[in-house]
Amino acid sequence: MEKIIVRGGKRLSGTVKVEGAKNAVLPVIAATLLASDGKSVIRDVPTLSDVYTINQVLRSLNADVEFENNTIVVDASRELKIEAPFEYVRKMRASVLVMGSLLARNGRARVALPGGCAIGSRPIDQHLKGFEAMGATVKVGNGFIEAEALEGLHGAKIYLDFPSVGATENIMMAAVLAKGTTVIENVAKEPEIVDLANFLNKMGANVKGAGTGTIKIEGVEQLFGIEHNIIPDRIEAGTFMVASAITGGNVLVKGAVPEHLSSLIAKMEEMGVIFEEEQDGIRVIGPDILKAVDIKTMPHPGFPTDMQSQMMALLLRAQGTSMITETVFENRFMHVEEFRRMNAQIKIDGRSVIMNGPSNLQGAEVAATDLRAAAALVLTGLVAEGVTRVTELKHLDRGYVGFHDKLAALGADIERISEVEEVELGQTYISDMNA
Ligand SMILES: CC(=O)N[C@H]1[C@@H](OP(=O)(O)OP(=O)(O)OC[C@H]2O[C@@H](n3ccc(=O)[nH]c3=O)[C@H](O)[C@@H]2O)O[C@H](CO)[C@@H](O)[C@@H]1O
Ligand SMILES: C=C(OP(=O)(O)O)C(=O)O
Repeated sequence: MEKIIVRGGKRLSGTVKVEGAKNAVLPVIAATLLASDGKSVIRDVPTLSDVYTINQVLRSLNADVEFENNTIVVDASRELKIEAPFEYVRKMRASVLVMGSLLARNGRARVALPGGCAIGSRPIDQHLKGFEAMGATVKVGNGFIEAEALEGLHGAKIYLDFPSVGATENIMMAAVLAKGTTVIENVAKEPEIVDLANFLNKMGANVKGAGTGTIKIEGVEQLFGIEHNIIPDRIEAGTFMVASAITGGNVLVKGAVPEHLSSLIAKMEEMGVIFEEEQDGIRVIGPDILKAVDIKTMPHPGFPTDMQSQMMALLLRAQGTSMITETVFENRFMHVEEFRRMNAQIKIDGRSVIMNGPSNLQGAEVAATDLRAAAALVLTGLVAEGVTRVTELKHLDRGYVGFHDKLAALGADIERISEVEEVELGQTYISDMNA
């Protein structure tokens, strides 16, 4: 088991470069299954464990996938299998996104039912409702979801009960090869939806309205492999913005797109953080004193739930009473207990968390409960007194490339070690003390 060890107290400075977005690349990789002719070339792909997992899903479906130098090449021109096995789907919920493409290509799909996870139960009823409206028969049993449309899918009018990111993407991918027109209302408006629509349109699809509340898709006969660059990761960018702000630092977050980050920047400005737009990114300057604010997570363009735990870390340092209300996931406060181990003054009241700050944060051994919680605990360690050890790094590796290396390059006192190395370090320390 590996751990990140961070000693608090350093102000960060310098430049950090943002990777391609995890939440954009995963649906785009799923969409490459739609190309029955030619190869898809995807650039700026981050080397994340989720990317390796979805590549395995594609290989298990009979696609050829190569991944080198942040570039993925997919050849899905052979006949595809229909079943995405549990061994991969259990590792990441986003693998359910192959369902729409498989249904569109094969008229059949069998995907293992993704389980619940640390941030909530995460049902996929809206995805399935969309497939059914397009003429598929959907059955759930024996741990699998099976969808069948042997006559092919047809266009439909679909209203989502909630602007689900995954349902919007899955239904878009099913609709691009369906007969006729599909109109999806109350869709998600995230930048990753726009990136997927751009990718599909380059492949030959006809998708209009991505980024607004309604998406209209005219089905086409066939789609082709094309080249595409993935958009920068706004959540990784936001995480480094918080890293700079929490340490009173001065960091240029290279590649960050201001329009993708408006709600976060607005809240951080309210707290007293200074932002300067530069040609190739956003400079973030942390003030000596942070002000308390209230935050409510919402679908885009509202405040992103994927920045909730990192902002909680920042608000623990703010003067006064702050409140965060989580409206997107019903159980995304698992990290609160870990923050308490670090002496955070924080309490949960239903779907809200209330903080009386600033907390006098102290280093402790803490366990990541999900991927953003992992980052948030490391951020807290940057300003805690003494040493913080963060475990369960498998969560971190789903969403951040070289997180500790990037922070170290900005001046943080941080390292990532295996448990064996920690025992050795302890022994060296004891023998040094005895010398
Ligand atoms: C790979 C990826 O892009 N992941 C992101 C995506 O997840 P994901 O696509 O899973 O998130 P959704 O937008 O679908 O989920 C939002 C809410 O809707 C509920 N829901 C969703 C679908 C459904 O059929 N029924 C239903 O009830 C979920 O349980 C959750 O409470 O968007 C989330 C919300 O911005 C982000 O936190 C994740 O990082
Ligand atoms: C919750 C997240 O991702 P996923 O939907 O892949 O679990 C996230 O990126 O914070």
